[in-house]
Amino acid sequence: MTTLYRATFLHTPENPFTHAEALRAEADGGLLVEGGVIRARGAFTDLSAAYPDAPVTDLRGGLLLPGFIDTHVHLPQVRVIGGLGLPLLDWLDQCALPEEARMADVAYARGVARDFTRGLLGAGTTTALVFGSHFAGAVDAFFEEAAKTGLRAVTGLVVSDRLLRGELHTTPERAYTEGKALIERWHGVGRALYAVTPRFSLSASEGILDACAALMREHPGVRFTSHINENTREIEVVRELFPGARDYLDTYERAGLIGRHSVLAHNVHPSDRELGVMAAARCTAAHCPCSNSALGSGFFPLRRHLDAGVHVALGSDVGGGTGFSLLKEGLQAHFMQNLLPGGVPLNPAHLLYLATKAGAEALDLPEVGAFEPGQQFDAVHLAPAPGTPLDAVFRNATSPERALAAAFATGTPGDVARVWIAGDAVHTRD
Ligand SMILES: Nc1nc2[nH]cnc2c(=O)[nH]1
Ligand SMILES: [Zn+2]
Repeated sequence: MTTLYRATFLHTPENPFTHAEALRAEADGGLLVEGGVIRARGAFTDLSAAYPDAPVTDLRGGLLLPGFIDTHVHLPQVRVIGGLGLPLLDWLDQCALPEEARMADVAYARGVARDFTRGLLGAGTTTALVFGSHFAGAVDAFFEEAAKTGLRAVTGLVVSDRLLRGELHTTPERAYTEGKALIERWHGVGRALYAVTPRFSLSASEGILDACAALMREHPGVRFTSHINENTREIEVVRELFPGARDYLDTYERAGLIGRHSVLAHNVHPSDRELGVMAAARCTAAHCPCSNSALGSGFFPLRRHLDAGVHVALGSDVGGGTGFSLLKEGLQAHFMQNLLPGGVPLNPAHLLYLATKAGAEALDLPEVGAFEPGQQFDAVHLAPAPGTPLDAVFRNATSPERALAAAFATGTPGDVARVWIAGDAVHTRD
C-alpha cells in the first residue's frame, strides 16, 4: 500500500552537536510511504507531480516528526509516577520496589503492560529501551503486548541479587537460565530485541554481572542497559561494595558489559576516566532530566559528555521521571542546561535530535529516527486542538523551527493526534 503524506515535517538525520544545519524542515512537504517504508521525500508539489496516483493523507496544520525514541523507561513503574520529593534510594524503597513486587502476578503485570504501552504510544514514542521486570512472566507479558500493538520494544529481565527486597532477588544461575530462555523466545522476533539488564551495581553481585556477560557473549546483538552514577549516596555504596573497582563504570567494564550496544542511564556524576571509556566503547548515556530533577539527582554534565565524545540520548525514566512525553524531557533538558553554569544551550534541533535520531543511534537501529528514504515510516503527528495556545502558535509561526520550539515548550501527549510505526497507525487521539 502506498500513501503520500502531506505535512509540515522536520527531522534531524545529522547530529546537530557536530553538524551545522542539521535540522531539515519542509513547510509543505511530502513523504511517499510504500509498505511502511519511506520511498521518497521532498516538497509536496514535486512528489504529487512525480506520483500523481498516490492517495494523499493531508496532515497540514500540525507538525509531523519522526517517532520518539525513549532510551530509558521502566515498565513496572507506570502506576507509581508522581512519588515526588524523595532521593533515589528512599524513592526505590517506598515507591518503586513495592509496586515492582506486584509484577510477580502475571495478570497484574498484563494490566501494567497495557497501561505502559498505551502511555508510550500516546506520547508519540515508537521505540523504547525498557527496563522490564524482575519476573520473567511479566517480561513475557510485555513482549506480547508490544508485539500486539506494534511498539518497537528493546527490553529484558531485570536482575538483582542483593539490597532490594527478597521477592525481587534472583541468583546468577537463574538470571542466566531465565535470560537465555527469554532471548531465545523474543530476541529478533518481529520488532522485539532483548536487553540484558542488571538493575544497578548496588543490587548486583559480581556473580550476577558475570552471568549477564555470559548472555551477552553467547548472544551477539542483544543490547545491554543499566544505571550509573545517578545519586551521590548510591555511588558511595557502590564504591564500598566494589573495593577493587576504579569507579562505577568499572563494575560493569570489568565484567565485559560495556560496548557499542550498552546504554547507561543517568551518569550525572561521572569521572573523566569513565567518560573516556564510554566514548572509546561508543556506548550511550541516557539522559533523564525530569527524573534527575524529581529525585534531586543533580545536573547532567552534558558539556563534559560532548567534549569527551560520549553519545547522549534521552529517556523519560518513568516512574522516577514524571511522564512519557519526550517533548517534556527535551524542555527539561533545555531548562537544566540553561540553569547550569557552563551548560550547553539547546536549540530545537538539539532537542529533536535527542528525542529521535540519538535514540536510534544508541540502539543501533539505522532503520528509524529520521525521514530518510529507505527508513521505516515511524512518525508522530502533533496537531493541537483548535483554540489551544499551541494551536495559536502553530497558526502564526513564521517557520517550522519556531513551531517545533513551541511544541517542546508547551506540547503534551494531548497534542499527539496520530502515531505510526512502519506505516501502521498505532495510536489515534479520540
Ligand atoms: N531512576 C532510577 N534509578 C534506579 N537505579 C536503580 N533502579 C532505579 C530505578 O528504578 N529508577
Ligand atoms: Zn531508571
